[in-house]
Amino acid sequence: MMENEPILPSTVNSINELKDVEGINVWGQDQSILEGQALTEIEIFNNENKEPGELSEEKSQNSIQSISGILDIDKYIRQQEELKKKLDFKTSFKTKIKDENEQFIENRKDESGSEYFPSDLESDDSDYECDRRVNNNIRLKKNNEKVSGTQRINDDGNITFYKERLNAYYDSLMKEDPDNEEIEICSGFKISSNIWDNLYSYQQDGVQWLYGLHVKSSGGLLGDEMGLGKTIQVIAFLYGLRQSRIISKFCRYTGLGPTIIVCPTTVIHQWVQHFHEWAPEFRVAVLHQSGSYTGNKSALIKEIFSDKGIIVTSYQSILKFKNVLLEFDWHYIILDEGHKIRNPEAKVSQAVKQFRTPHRLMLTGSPMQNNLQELWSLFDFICPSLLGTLQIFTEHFSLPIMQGGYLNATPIQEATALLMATSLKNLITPYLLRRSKDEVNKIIRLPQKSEQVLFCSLTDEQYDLYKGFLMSEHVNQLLGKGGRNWFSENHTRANVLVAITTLRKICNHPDLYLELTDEAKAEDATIEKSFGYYKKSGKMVVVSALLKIWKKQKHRVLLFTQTRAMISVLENFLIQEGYKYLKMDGTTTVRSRQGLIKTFNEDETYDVFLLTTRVGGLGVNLTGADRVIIYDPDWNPATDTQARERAWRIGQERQVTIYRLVSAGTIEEKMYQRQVWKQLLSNKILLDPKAQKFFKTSDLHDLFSIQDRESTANPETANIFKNSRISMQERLKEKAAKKKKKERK
Ligand SMILES: Nc1ncnc2c1ncn2[C@@H]1O[C@H](COP(=O)(O)OP(=O)(O)OP(=O)(O)O)[C@@H](O)[C@H]1O
Repeated sequence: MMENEPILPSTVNSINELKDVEGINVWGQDQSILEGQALTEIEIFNNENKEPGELSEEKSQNSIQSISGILDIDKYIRQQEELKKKLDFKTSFKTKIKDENEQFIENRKDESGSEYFPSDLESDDSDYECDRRVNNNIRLKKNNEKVSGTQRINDDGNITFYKERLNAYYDSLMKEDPDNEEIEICSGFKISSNIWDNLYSYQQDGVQWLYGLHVKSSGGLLGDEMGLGKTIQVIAFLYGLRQSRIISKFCRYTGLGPTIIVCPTTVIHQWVQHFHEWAPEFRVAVLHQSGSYTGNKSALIKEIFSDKGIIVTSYQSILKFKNVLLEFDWHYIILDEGHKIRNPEAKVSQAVKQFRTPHRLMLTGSPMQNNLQELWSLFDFICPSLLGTLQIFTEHFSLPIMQGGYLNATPIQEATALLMATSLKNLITPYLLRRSKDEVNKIIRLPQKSEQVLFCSLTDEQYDLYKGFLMSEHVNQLLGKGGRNWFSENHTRANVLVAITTLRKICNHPDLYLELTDEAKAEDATIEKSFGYYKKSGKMVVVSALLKIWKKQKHRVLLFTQTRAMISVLENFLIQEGYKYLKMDGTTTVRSRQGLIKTFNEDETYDVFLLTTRVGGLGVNLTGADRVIIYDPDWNPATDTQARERAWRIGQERQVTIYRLVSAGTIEEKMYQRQVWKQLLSNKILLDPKAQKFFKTSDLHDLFSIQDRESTANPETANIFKNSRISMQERLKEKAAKKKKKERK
């Protein structure tokens, strides 16, 4: 831990300060407390809208997807209907909604049909963004802080480079470490002391577990929490296999045969770097346009295969080179961030399942993200047929588990759910190794982490736009067409998603929604009128105050947002305010990404790293930062969790603070609640089948009262809550009073 580490409360003070200065209300609360709050809100909704028994009947007719996904959207539609009745003014906004819808439908027609499941298009190379007007319109100054020293990492695609690197390594070995020796870990499995002694004890256990799977010729999922060194464990294990020269049961290889590693594009070069550091003898070639090998890729595949080398490639490249790759019998195929194949329908999921390999491994810190079908897809790769066909799995496991999780489940449904969750857990346990940071913290000694959700009020302009959009003809029509079947009708579903995207844009910054006026476009527009001016957005005002304080305190920040449009707005702001920053989004070339990460981690003069959640949030190590802002929530809780874990991982020495920004009372709050719901489902299978019901009954006042903060890490949070105009407790009282009034009538 660094000396004189500034204490957390000062950070939170900045929010109070912000309220005085900027007139924006914001209140924050611990993530864990808010999880309870969000659950209660869902519970209220559930109780208000469903008669006992109604839900389960409905569920038996629906697919898992609709059960897990539809509730809040239905609620949303009903709320808009009510709101529409109450308000009698009509505002017409000149929106290009129709065009946008068509564009949106066009962009999404190849998608998985679910907001949760990744399709082959939803990659880490393209951001979640359908409106690119902003990039053309924004008057963005050039980032004059051009990054120098973003070194490119060479891989071993080029044989001459590999030989030179190997010779240099052997020379250094002789000079630096003559004592390096082979240790026998368990019957026949050997590994050099150089590697073994540098692993943490739980990592050594992990390597032994991987070897156990190898002996049984079975696949497995290494599901350790993010940042605990899954990459390192796999490299150590592969190196051990190579050194042990054991003859494989079901194939002709001795030691380790040719191997494929598939990972998100952003971490391709991180894998190469880790191999070079931990097991330099492997020949590791990148099969991707960012790789060193410039010749014919089929020739490269052939060469690496004969050399028993390792190919590191991306999920897209697997699709691109599938036919050539499938010509060979690989020894191992390893999927990093394997949750990318959670959609069983996606081409990439089907492609990786076609490899004829005796050994398959998967690494992911978020094995289950949204529903049980995803877990099935992952296990269908690592242990085909373990969980039966998808249909059998759905009938025997998913539906009973989901049904038993609702508040109004019957005792029989509850008992069945527990039974099925327990047997599912028992079935998968031998093939799943998952350690949490809490469990191993005694060994790795990570510094403290604090995670807060900051509920920010909208500015008046945002509020009017938001309300106006809800009253617009577009929403009006949507509600007319809406109702229970909206999800099954492609066009209506797309319209609902466009409407939600619009609301999210307004929450992020009103200018993302509004057409640019001529005045704002003009070169000499005043700063207040200019596109993306920070004071027009409640959340940006909060960002501005936080960055000011953190700059003084010498904290360094990862700033994540979902879209490139918002990246542009934030970038403009950083330039105007004179922050030194780096940026990474889907347009950043893959070969420069690792260099940018290295530069940020090593060069403390950079204040902020601006990233899109999907590109910069997966797999990378960004321990140079100790503050994280997640500017807007994703539908999928795992996407935000992945982002948040970039800084709080092995190698971090400072206390880490994470802020998730949520626009209070808006669609973002509903998204956040749904995240919590999904997280509980995941815990139920991965941790404890007896875990509480998804919708927990609790005393509202307990959940929403101000905590005694003295004993907790962040006493200032209570003050923010107390001073806020938006008090959850008040809102609930109001709600209860309204309900009583209605009943009296
Ligand atoms: N035994 C070790 N000694 C030193 N550094 C380590 C060790 N194990 C892991 N690390 C470092 O910890 C960081 C995280 O490791 P790694 O990227 O393998 O984690 P991960 O579990 O794969 O994370 P994610 O799920 O986010 O991809 C890396 O910088 C890695 O070099």
